[in-house]
Amino acid sequence: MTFIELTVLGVSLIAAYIVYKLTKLANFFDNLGIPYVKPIWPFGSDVKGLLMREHTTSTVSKMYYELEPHKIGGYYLAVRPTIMIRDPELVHKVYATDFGHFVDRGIPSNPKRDPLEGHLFLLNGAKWRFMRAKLSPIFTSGKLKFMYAEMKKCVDTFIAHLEKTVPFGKDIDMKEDSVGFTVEVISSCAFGIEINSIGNPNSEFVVYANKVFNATTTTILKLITRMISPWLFDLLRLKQSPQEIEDFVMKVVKDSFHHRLTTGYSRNDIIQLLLQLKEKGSVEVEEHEKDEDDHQETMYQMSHSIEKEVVELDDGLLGAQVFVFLVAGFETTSSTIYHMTYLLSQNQDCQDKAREEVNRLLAKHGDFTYEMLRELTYLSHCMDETLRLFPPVPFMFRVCTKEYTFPDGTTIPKGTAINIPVYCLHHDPKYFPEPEKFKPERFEQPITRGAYSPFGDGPRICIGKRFALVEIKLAMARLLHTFRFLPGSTKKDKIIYHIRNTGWHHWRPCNYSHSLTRIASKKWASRLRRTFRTHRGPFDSFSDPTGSVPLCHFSTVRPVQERSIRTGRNNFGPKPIFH
Ligand code: HEM
Repeated sequence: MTFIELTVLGVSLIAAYIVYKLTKLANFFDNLGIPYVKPIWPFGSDVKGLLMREHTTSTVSKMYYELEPHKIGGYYLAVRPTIMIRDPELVHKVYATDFGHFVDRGIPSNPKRDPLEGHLFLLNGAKWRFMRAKLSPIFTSGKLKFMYAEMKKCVDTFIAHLEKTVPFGKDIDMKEDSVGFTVEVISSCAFGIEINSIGNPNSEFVVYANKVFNATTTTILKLITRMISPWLFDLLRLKQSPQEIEDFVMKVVKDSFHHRLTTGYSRNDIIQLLLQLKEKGSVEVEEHEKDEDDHQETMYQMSHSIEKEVVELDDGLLGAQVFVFLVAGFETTSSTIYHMTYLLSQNQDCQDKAREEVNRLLAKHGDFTYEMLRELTYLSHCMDETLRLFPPVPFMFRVCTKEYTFPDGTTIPKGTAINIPVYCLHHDPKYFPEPEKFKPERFEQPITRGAYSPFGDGPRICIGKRFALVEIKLAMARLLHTFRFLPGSTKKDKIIYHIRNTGWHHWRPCNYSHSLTRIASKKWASRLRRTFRTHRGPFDSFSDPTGSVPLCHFSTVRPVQERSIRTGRNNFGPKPIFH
């Protein structure tokens, strides 16, 4: 055979292989008998979302309604067939009952090349089990009580900052201030260091933390390459995390370890627990610290049953865990505080009721104690309702790790991607009548299992759930006690969701021109503005298929000092409120 003939044969074989693969992919759902949303090759069914022409949550929500009334339906995420689970009962199976078939999230990661990707959220299989079992004791309610003292100090500073910087009646950006607060909490509880991020958006930690979520053109291009072709991404030896973020996180972790080891300094924080893990191979849990709820008990058992160390607990791996606590911990909690103040400003009767509860229990306990927080039932419902309307993680991914047969007999092969459309289920009138209304009372009744999961569920449920709930509740109780939230005074003050925010939250409200100037020079801002249009969150008419529910109106939140409460700090009885 001549060289030319060999080349032609080689090219033909590769072309035939590609055609075979594409045909197989194109017929994926037809072969399984699953209804699906038609794709545009190779961009998939959610082409607008992939190309950042629309908020991803909007695209997923549209597909959710397109697939009505099927319990499961398909779509293509770029070229990857993905199954959307639309039925709460099936969602619960995927999360919990049949977890053994859906252990991983299926998000590509390569900790060898990118050490920051070796964290819990991205780890798979045995490595995830090992790490989760080792880390679970970090957030027992016993350990949380110790961290509570640190949280309280941060809330004191937060309130003092607002009192000082918010002139009476002036609109403020609650998102920015909440970020400063939650970054301070997590760095204080994780690293044991005060970083003075409250009221200081230029603090080093805040700047780096924000960089993780504010995607640049390069990071978006890398993400798209990785989604369409993970092998090409690896072949090109690309890295998702910017080097400067990796250097920053690793330096902070190494310095913290070094400081503790050389000075013998000890503190009840996450770094100390990770050091314990590194030195002794496990985190000590006192009998009284164990919790009955969630899946913690299973995790304790798992942590004892795991004898073989499947991963080496080196600084890189531990640094990655600190990184995920920082990243997963600050954005989710700050956006919940922000959205909650927004919703309470729109629903003054709920705000009054929540404040009345806070003041009543404060009078009973004399201080904002850990025990007091547990009794704040109505405030908890307000928090649940906020997380229903604005889940920081609007959809969850899983991958089928073992062939699985649904109750209707449909069998999906190993490797199939799964999407749990949390946001859509939270807004589906079948499970939450009048879904766009803020009604905390709905949580007084049992909720359909599987229809509500802002923290996920099953063994992979958010590990920081308890930490987050305590932090948000404490902050909100203190804020309600001191301030009244009112809608922003100008119509221009709308929450704008930035299409370019990547990561798993997709929910970051930010001032568009602000973030544009951060990612590009002013000269380029208007050009970019034309290219990447702003989007006002996924609140289109699709979230209410009947079209009868009024759409949300956005405005920023204006906390106004309640002078009467301010003048009598130790007099906790209900007080008249002056606007
Ligand atoms: C309002 C606050 C928060 C929300 C709504 C939230 C939500 C979530 C969700 C939905 C998941 C995925 C669960 C699943 O796939 O089933 C998750 C995972 C995770 N979260 Fe959170 N989270 C919050 C706060 C936190 C905090 C404060 C931390 C750490 C201090 C944290 C650390 C993590 C980690 C490490 C994972 C991965 C767990 C694993 O795969 O084993 N989160 N979170």
